[in-house]
Amino acid sequence: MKDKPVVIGVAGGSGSGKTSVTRSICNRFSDKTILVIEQDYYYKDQSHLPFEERLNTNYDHPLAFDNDLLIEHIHDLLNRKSVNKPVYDYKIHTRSEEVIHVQPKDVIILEGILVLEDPRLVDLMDIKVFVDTDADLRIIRRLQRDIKDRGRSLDSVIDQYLTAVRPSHLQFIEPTKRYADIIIPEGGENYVAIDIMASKIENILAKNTEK
Ligand SMILES: Nc1ncnc2c1ncn2[C@@H]1O[C@H](COP(=O)(O)OP(=O)(O)O)[C@@H](O)[C@H]1O
Ligand SMILES: Nc1ccn([C@@H]2O[C@H](COP(=O)(O)O)[C@@H](O)[C@H]2O)c(=O)n1
Repeated sequence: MKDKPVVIGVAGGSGSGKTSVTRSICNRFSDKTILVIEQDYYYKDQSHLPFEERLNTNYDHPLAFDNDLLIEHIHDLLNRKSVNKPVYDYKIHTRSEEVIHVQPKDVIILEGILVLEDPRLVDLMDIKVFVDTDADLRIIRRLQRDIKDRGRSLDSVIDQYLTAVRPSHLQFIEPTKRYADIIIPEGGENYVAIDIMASKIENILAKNTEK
């Protein structure tokens, strides 16, 4: 019987570099070792709402996420069962029709702005990481990314930042830093922190193999 997979939570503000850190860690291992679960893919389905109404949702509020489904999937993966991971489409603000069938792996990285906000998720994590990047850098990165990749206008990104992203960051995301075991400044290009994370994962996997 194999050990339970190791669960690593990677939280941090939007544009802090969570995805980049996660990708850099994954690149140090074979494709078979790490499964990434993006909390964003578990935004509540809004297909029943007209597009205009979906624009009013605060996507930085804990209630925007279907954490019940996310927790169910993490439990399944911990029990070495495969799951159908939803796929999220930022351009239409809801889940897409497709799902991705994913197999459990020895390491699960759960990445998202609010993964350290729900104690039920925190309880499932072996290592908790917070990627900490200054707000000015995060908004610049977000502007570039949302206009290029998520089909947004300059005005809409600024308006959403001021009305939802910034206040929710201060209220819900920033306070979760206190739960982190490791705080990574600047994100994606902090290779010292990424090396440390990779070594820690290697140690855990080696210990599990020795048993
Ligand atoms: N250290 C960095 N320096 C410059 N750009 C970065 C850095 N880390 C991430 N980025 C860029 O910023 C954007 C947001 O990074 P990403 O890793 O997707 O953040 P998050 O997942 O936290 O929203 C991406 O376009 C990424 O390429
Ligand atoms: N329909 C949506 C859903 C989410 N967002 C924003 O995505 C951010 C989280 O993703 P990161 O990769 O930046 O961590 C979050 O701040 C939401 O505002 C959105 O704009 N539209």
